[in-house]
Amino acid sequence: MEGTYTSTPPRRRPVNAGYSGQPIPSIQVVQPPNAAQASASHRMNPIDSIMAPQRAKSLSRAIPKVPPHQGELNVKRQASLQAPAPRSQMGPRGGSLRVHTGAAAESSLHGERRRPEKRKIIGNYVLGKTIGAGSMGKVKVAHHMKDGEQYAIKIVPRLHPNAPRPNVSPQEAEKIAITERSKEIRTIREAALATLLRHPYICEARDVYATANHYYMVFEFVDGGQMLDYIISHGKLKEKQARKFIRQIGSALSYLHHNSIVHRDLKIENILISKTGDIKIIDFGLSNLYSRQSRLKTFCGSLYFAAPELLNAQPYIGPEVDIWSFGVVLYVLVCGKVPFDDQNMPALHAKIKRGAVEYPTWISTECKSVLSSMLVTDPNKRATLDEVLNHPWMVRGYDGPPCSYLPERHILTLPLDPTVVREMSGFDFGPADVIMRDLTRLVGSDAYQSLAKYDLYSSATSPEKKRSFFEFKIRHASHDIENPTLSSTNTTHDVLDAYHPLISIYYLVLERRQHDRGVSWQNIHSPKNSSNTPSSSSPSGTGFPPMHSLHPTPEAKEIVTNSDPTSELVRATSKLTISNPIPLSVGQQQQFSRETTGSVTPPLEKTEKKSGGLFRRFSSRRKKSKQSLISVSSTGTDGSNTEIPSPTSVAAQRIKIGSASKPPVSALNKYYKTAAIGRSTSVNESQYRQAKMERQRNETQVNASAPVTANNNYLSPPTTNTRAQLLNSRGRSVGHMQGSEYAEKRRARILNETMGIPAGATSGIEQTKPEEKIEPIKPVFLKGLFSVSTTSTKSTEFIQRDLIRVLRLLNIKFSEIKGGYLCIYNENSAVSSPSTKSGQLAPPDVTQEASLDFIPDAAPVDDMSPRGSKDVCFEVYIVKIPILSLRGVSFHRISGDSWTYKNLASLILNKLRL
Ligand SMILES: Nc1ncnc2c1ncn2[C@@H]1O[C@H](COP(=O)(O)OP(=O)(O)OP(=O)(O)O)[C@@H](O)[C@H]1O
Repeated sequence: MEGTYTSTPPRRRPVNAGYSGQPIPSIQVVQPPNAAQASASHRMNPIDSIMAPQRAKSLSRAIPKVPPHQGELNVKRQASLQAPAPRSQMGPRGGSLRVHTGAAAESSLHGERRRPEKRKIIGNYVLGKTIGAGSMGKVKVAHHMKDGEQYAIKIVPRLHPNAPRPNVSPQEAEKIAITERSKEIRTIREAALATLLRHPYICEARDVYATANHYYMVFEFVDGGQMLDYIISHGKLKEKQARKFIRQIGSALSYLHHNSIVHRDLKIENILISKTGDIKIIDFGLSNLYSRQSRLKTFCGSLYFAAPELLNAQPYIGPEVDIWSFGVVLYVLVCGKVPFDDQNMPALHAKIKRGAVEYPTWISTECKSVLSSMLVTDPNKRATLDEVLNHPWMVRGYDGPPCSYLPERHILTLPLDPTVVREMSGFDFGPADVIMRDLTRLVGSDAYQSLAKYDLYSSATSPEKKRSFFEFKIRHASHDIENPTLSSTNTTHDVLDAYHPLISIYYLVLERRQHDRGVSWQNIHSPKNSSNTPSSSSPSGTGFPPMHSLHPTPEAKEIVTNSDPTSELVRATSKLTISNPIPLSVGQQQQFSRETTGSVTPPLEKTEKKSGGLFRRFSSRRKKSKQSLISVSSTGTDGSNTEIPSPTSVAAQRIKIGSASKPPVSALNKYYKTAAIGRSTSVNESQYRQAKMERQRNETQVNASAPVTANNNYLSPPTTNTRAQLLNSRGRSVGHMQGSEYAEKRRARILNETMGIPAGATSGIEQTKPEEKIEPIKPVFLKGLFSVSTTSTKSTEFIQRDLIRVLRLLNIKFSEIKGGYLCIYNENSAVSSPSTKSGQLAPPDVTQEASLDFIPDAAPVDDMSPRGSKDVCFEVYIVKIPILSLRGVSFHRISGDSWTYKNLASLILNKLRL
């Protein structure tokens, strides 16, 4: 295949056979345009500083000299390559395990020879538009050239910590090198983790490419939108709906924590929703391995979701900070706002540290109870994950706590498998021989062996009891800071669960290898009291995904003892293996369906591809009166109420989508625009000083103009009088919810002031010139319920004209894209967006940060916003609702401050005349 060069001939795999019969997943090396570049790339390879020198050597040797510029592929010429092949002719979707290094694909993305007719290729993927951007880099949509499947590729610039820096002092150069090294380690760890984790609610990586200047992480594409967009559009969720999401998040956290992994950046922005309405956790860029023998000291994450001990600069074990963030996420879902908020950043810090939470009256007692067990400032008194997952609120309507989808594991015995050990790269454990030595010592230790004996003797004890024991021990563990040494083995908990990071990663690699080899899925851990099924259904014991048995079957044993010479390459980067989706049995599909939909659905529904699948799924399974639709979206406690009811009529549907619940609106303070709600970014001291000055300026402005209400306002859709009238005109009374007309006007004024809209513009509806020619847009079909903010029976052209009018009114620069507009708003200069040569808008470049850590207290975190660009880049689509002759608009944030984005989306909605 043009554009990709392999060191080994491509191997075909039988359909659905996984990697059966292959000693190790094939490793492709995307070769550089020339050898000089290759060697340069490897000289500067930061992994070299982490990996053993001989690995780097072997990697360099593996890259032969190839003609320049062959990494580029003219997609027009190769159109046939992109055409999806019939499934029957394709290999399994999972693809091979590849470590792609070199600069061939790099040159196509970043080379000087950019031509508009060329699409960018990286490995087997044709890169498309940017769908997201964060502090680490950009995320682009991509299509696999063989099967046409969509993926999301995260592109992270590669740093060169060891590069000479002649223009700075040696001390400064050393500081930069340390920072860059730590960022590189994080990126590599993220890639390594993403390729190892297999969980239905964690976004899975398929490939990782490393070139001279970038890492490319290929993820499954999650196409149902961001949870943030959903909350923006719909406000708070009914508790039952929130429970479904929360159980899924809890399930993923349980899986992570039992694998010695802490996410550390759990926030609403890092939760995506699939087309089937299930969540997928993304962004393991701040994740780390934890051990109870040591304490983590990196203070990272998003301020709104950060645990108080982080702000107090207290070292922590790990899981407890995720539980706090988990509590904040739950609060946001059921309340539509963050629990701790303040226009003044030190005051916000103080609020988080104090932990005083106000619970709205609509929260059920049980929900309040679980929240108040999570949002406890003392990490020792905070509920453990096990306690949270077993809380009555969590299990209401289900047979038990959510399943962690942990495979059944068996105690490790010596000798260990060297091929597995060789693949344990990317975690800063050291070279393979060191890992082997440490792991052997650990497994052979008296502590492990005696616990293993205990484990064997108590094998009759349910795994849940063991896990509870483990949770108990974590909770009551000493909080002394110890140096993590292998000799200080853990003697207090289950050897199978998070006993030690080395052991956890060994298990994960082993499971991945077995999975990739098509070892049959068996012995799924499905604890008796652990359930993902609503109680109405009969538990069938196993659930999705089918997880590998770690009980080594003869064939698995044979595989793992086969040493693969190419695994040298695996060690040289963080790449591990990629899994293939295993077809579900009918029973498994039903089981999974029960978990995700709350009802038993036909087995095929899960795999059926359909536009508006989620919409239809929700709409077809419930019948609600118009009356109940209205009350459901406006109140929302718990119980058996349906939160996303089915439309019994067009009008009902309009109410449901267009006027979703509107939690109280509070002041929108310009100050917050610099305080991103959830970006996991950091400050250094100079940034802190800059932020402080900015804050003082903003505070002066705010005090002079905008009245501030006491309410939190993180995600509450703001409301104007116009919007209230609109909703009323749709047969729904919202006045009692939204407050008086005066309050509405005041909110609108504050909103406009916040966004810098001239006073006169609030009510003056600028007429779109009907004679103005516009290029008609073809609306796209709604892909899910989540992004639709409002709907209308008006024509597409009317909506389009109105949208253009509003975008102009708000000084938002826009450019037409398929089905809508790419928009860029600059909060400082109204609009100063970057543009390409063709004059089309392009998403802003992401400015890289100096450090991901924030410095608590010494330099208070009062700017966690993305550094650099103040642009907010987003898309707004005109969508068609399947079946119903309704149209609507939906939003998708690409980059920039979430808070500003949220305000913009709300403002656009307010001003549209739908
Ligand atoms: N698998 C995916 N499918 C669809 N969209 C995705 C996927 N992964 C990421 N995105 C989009 O890209 C955005 C940025 O991704 P991500 O959070 O991983 O980047 P980041 O640089 O780590 O961001 P942050 O600054 O929050 O740390 C997400 O908010 C999401 O909109």
